[in-house]
Amino acid sequence: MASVVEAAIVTGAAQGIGKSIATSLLKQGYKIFIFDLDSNLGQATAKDLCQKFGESKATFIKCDVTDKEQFIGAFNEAVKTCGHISVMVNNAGIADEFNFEKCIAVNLIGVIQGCNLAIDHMRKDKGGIGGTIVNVASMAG
Ligand SMILES: NC(=O)c1ccc[n+]([C@@H]2O[C@H](COP(=O)([O-])OP(=O)(O)OC[C@H]3O[C@@H](n4cnc5c(N)ncnc54)[C@H](O)[C@@H]3O)[C@@H](O)[C@H]2O)c1
Ligand SMILES: CC[C@@H](O)/C=C/C=C\C[C@@H](O)/C=C/C=C/C=C\[C@@H](O)CCCC(=O)O
Repeated sequence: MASVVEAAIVTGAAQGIGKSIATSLLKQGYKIFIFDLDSNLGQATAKDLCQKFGESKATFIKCDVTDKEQFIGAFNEAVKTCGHISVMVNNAGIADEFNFEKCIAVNLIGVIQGCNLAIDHMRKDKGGIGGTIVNVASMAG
């Protein structure tokens, strides 16, 4: 029987904690989708991870988690590529004490949107096969 490659989305994985989470998931055999608004860094990170873990193991998809349509489009693109997302990590976050509206948009609404997309996709009562959602939080929300 062919082995099934599990896939995970990690938001804000172009660098920092998100990149570390993506690396950890790759070590466990997951295929990774990096959702980030930084295209240059996101592409460089995907290239770096593919060199370490294998061609097409890491894919960058440009996505601003505060842009609902872009987030839906990116999520659908990942699903179309791999069929099923087993793990959704809502990691993208900012700390900007001078712009609380943006903090709420990224750290709260972006996370809720990521949860909603993953739940709709994973829920067994709607034809999904389950999965895991991880939300990264901080004192900034
Ligand atoms: N660094 C810390 O000490 C610390 C502590 C506690 C919690 N956290 C949380 O960990 C998470 C990651 O933090 P980090 O330190 O790795 O941050 P970071 O700044 O190193 O990386 C964050 C990434 O998120 C991306 N991003 C920002 N806004 C985005 C958006 N709207 N849509 C998509 N991507 C976006 C950035 O481009 C960047 O690549 C955040 O949720 C943060 O709140 C960090
Ligand atoms: C204040 C840091 C955290 O709340 C949110 C960070 C989001 C993105 C900015 C990142 O690039 C920089 C982080 C710098 C962290 C500095 C100090 C941390 O040790 C404080 C962590 C405590 C916490 O937020 O839970």
